[in-house]
Amino acid sequence: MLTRRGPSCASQIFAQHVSQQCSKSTAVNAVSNTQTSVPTSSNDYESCLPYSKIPGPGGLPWFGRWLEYRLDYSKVLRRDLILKKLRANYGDIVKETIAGREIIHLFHPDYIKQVYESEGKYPRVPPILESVEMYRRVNELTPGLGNSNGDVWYKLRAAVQYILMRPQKAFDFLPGQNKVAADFMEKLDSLIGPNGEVPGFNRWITRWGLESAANNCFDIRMGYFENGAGMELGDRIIAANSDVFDLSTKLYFSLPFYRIFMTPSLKELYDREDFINEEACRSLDNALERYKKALEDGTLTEDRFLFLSHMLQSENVSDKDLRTIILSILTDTLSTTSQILLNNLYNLANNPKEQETAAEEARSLLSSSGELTQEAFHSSTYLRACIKESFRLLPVGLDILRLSPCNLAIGGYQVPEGSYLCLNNYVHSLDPDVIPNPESYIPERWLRDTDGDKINPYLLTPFSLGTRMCVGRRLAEQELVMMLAKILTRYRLEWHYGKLHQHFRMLLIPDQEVKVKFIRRGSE
Ligand code: HEM
Repeated sequence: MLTRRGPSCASQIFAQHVSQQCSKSTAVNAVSNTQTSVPTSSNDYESCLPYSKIPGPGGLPWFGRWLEYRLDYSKVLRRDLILKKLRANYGDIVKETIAGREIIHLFHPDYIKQVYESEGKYPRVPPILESVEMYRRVNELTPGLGNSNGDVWYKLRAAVQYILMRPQKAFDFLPGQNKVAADFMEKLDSLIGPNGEVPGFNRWITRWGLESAANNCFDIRMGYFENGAGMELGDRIIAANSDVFDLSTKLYFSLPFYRIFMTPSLKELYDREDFINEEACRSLDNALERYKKALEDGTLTEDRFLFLSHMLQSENVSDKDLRTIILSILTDTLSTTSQILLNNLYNLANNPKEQETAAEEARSLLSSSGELTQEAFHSSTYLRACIKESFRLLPVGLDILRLSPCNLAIGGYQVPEGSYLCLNNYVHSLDPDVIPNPESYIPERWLRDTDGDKINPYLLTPFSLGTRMCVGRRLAEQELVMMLAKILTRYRLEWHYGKLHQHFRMLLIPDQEVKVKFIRRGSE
């Protein structure tokens, strides 16, 4: 058993960031900071139209649109199109019922702002993957950050926040991230075929994501992108994680029998979770052994076991919490950072002029040994604008989930406390009334002194905002800038396969192989 040192000050630091409490009922009462008009709503909850009057597509009571999705699964896969239609047909606040789940879609940035501003110290969320939350409950694991609320969430969040979200702490991960990225770049060279493409490129990028996440968690190289046992195991983890998202989506749009008994889909999902969980625990136990040995030998230096060492010293983090958070870090990266890197490469390959501007900046960022430093990250203005623009066109999620923190008067309707809210800014961020040339890739719009300053800050929030904002944000941003800088410095990219779309699996993934063509710079 490892000894835990005295209390950390993580919770005090985190507490400084939490905002005001939810007043009993709040409303949008001023149209501020927005480019489109919002229907004015009353300040008085009681005088608003009742919840039952929120417009929406209707359908049979309780079943709502369940049958429609059941008969045509392509509507689930292209949920982005469904959301666009909902907003076009019903406006900025829409109720959609799917098998007993009443979803309130909020499309307008001002409505989204209103929710953020009223959520107080403990923003409440429904689990993003309900079936995964069920798995953890049944197996007496702790729910993890994304599935917990109230005090339980707050205590764990404070500990994780300290090590992953304080800029100085997050930058401590840079050397490890640089090493994994450099090794991947060497691998990439050998993967490029005679036509300049990399067969199975999506999978290679996911292997890199898993390797980097494991290195962040366990301070060890797992060999997930080296041929052999490491890659075989990594591929099984990647496949199992992908199945979890597919099955969770299927369950979300099905009749909720899975809440009562073990359906075949739920059983399959639990099997995949068992496997991922066992592998994560095995790696964690191994890392704990190495950590303990280094501690005993006196060879534990400050730059080793960054995440583990902090979590072991944190107050209020149980062994079970640690296991769940490790699991989350490993798998969250696969479904987010890796997919977003693919989208960025597609957008850059498809936009040669912007790619050259980004490549020029990239060349100035890397050190003589090809590393991204903290200072260089701060200077990566154009690359970060590219990433932002790519998030607008090809996001990783369509919405951010909340349970209404209190009775809210939104758009003239009553939204009672506890309502299931989808904060959905994706549709607005492609609306020509809000963003000029919405279909075009224009990173410049996010630069200071251009349109960037005028765009509503609630329009594009890929990592969310406030105290519940993505806790992996800094690690993800560092990895994205680093990989893009390394790739653009070495290669010019081309794209020859038409428009890339995405499939919805609770999160979004490219609907095809991202067959970017790599042309080595200097060889043309
Ligand atoms: C491009 C990459 C990523 C994007 C766009 C992204 C986006 C998000 C979003 C939108 C949320 C919901 C926040 C909310 O409810 O307000 C979230 C939560 C979360 N993310 Fe990420 N994420 C990314 C990468 C990562 C990575 C790499 C990790 C792990 C290190 C991670 C770990 C988490 C966790 C643990 C939560 C739950 C936080 C909480 O409820 O307190 N994410 N992420």
